[in-house]
Amino acid sequence: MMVPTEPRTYGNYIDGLWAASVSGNIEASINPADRHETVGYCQKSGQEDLDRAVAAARRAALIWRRLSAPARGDFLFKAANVLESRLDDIAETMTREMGKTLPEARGETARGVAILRYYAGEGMRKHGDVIPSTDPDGLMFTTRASLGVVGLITPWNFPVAIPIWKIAPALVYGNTVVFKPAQDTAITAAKVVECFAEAGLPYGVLNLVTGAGSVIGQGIIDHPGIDGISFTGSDGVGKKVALGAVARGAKYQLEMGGKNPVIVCNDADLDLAVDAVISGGLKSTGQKCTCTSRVIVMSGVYETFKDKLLHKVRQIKVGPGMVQDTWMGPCASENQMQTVLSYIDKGTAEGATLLHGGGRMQGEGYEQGFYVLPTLFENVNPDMVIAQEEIFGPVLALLKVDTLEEALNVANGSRYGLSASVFTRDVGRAMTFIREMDAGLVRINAESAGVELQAPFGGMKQSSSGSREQGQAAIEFYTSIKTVFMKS
Ligand SMILES: NC(=O)C1=CN([C@@H]2O[C@H](COP(=O)(O)OP(=O)(O)OC[C@H]3O[C@@H](n4cnc5c(N)ncnc54)[C@H](OP(=O)(O)O)[C@@H]3O)[C@@H](O)[C@H]2O)C=CC1
Ligand SMILES: O=C(O)CCC(=O)C(=O)O
Repeated sequence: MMVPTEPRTYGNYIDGLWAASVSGNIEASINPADRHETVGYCQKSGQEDLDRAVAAARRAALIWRRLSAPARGDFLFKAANVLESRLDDIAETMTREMGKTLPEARGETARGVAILRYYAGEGMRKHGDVIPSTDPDGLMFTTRASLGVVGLITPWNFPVAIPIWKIAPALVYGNTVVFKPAQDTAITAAKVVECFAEAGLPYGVLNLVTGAGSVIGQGIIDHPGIDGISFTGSDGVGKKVALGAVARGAKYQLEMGGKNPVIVCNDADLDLAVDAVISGGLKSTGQKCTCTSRVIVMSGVYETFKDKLLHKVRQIKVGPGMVQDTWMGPCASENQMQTVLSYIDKGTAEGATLLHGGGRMQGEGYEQGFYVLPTLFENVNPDMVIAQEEIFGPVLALLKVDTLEEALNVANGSRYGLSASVFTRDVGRAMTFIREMDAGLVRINAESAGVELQAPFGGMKQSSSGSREQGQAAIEFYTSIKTVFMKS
């Protein structure tokens, strides 16, 4: 049952105040499960709003960075407690605004709480080393300096976890923040920011500006008052962030796409592999950068694996994320649905064989939402568009190979290198996979999707810009090392 709520208008959060944009323009955020439901209204801000946010963040940076790291961490602990107390409301908002099922949205919100607590604790951990000096009277050590003001540009697929895994380390390491969420999930983002406001974060330390990516996102890229930019989203926009940041000497961090392979060896536990492919490929409607999209299966088990997979795919229940027995929700937006459908058309046009799905869900209620059937292709050639480009939808491509070497060649034949899995009972094969697979996350007998918040996260090749997010690795982006030498 949908929970009816009165659509509310959310302001920007600038210098500790919720306010309308200067233009007064607002935009509706709609429910992808039912395009006629408005979840709320958010600001369609302009450059002047961004300038105000940057100015507030710059003023606040002078005070914030002088607080002790444990004191900054205390604010994150408080924000975690507020988020936890609002978990149900925020998760429901996420489901209604972005489409993922309520259990997934609850899980993601709980992960947000855990990330906040992890980085709150980070305020108490060491941030430097003592290094022996050649001068017997000298003391040499490293400390960390914050960047100043960071701009965070986030996507719609993890509207709580991704903003928090950027905001929390940015703050605890002494930066202030200008946060621009995807407009498609701006209401969820505003509710997350409310938790920080309620936690008593000093004015200007965290600022939210909603609006079009081409205006506010681009404005962050170009803004001389922003010292670093962390971005998650598409390839194309990521490259704009990199070019713009380099042009004005700002630090940047990119987390972009994936075309994540799962290799199923002849000795694999096939039931385990099938469950992992279903969960890793189709949960969140395939809208995770770590989602499985290429399933590379050895010929000895190909037919058995395919039959088992098809059997499970046929059982998937698609529907509104708020309905209890729904396993897979709609695509997050009409645009995203059209992108997915166009890739399905390309797959068919290029000669892949459609085994299941291949279009929109039909039937009463479904036409109001952006539902695509879970889709399975076989006879996929590694060069086909559906085997090369990130689809970001519930589409799996089966590729048949004869050897592990061939499987690794196919798996590595992509410009992406985010996440990859192998299913085998053989330690030697697992070791070969760990060594030869070009991906930032490699998994043995586990699904390709999902990351643990305390571990470094990021990809190789064109998936990321090289630095890592999450865990203690986050300190590398959000700070600079200062090497200190002192003598009396
Ligand atoms: N790695 C990942 O996790 C993600 C990958 N993607 C991939 O990207 C594809 C397209 O998704 P889409 O939402 O369009 O991704 P985008 O890259 O357009 O969106 C990501 C963020 O960037 C903002 N943005 C858009 N244009 C600019 C710009 N010119 N300058 C700065 N920021 C900008 C967006 O704002 P706004 O949307 O408000 O305009 C959003 O906040 C997906 O199909 C998928 O393949 C998408 C999301 C996440
Ligand atoms: O798999 C996850 O949990 C994180 C994925 C992610 O970062 C993304 O899709 O952008």
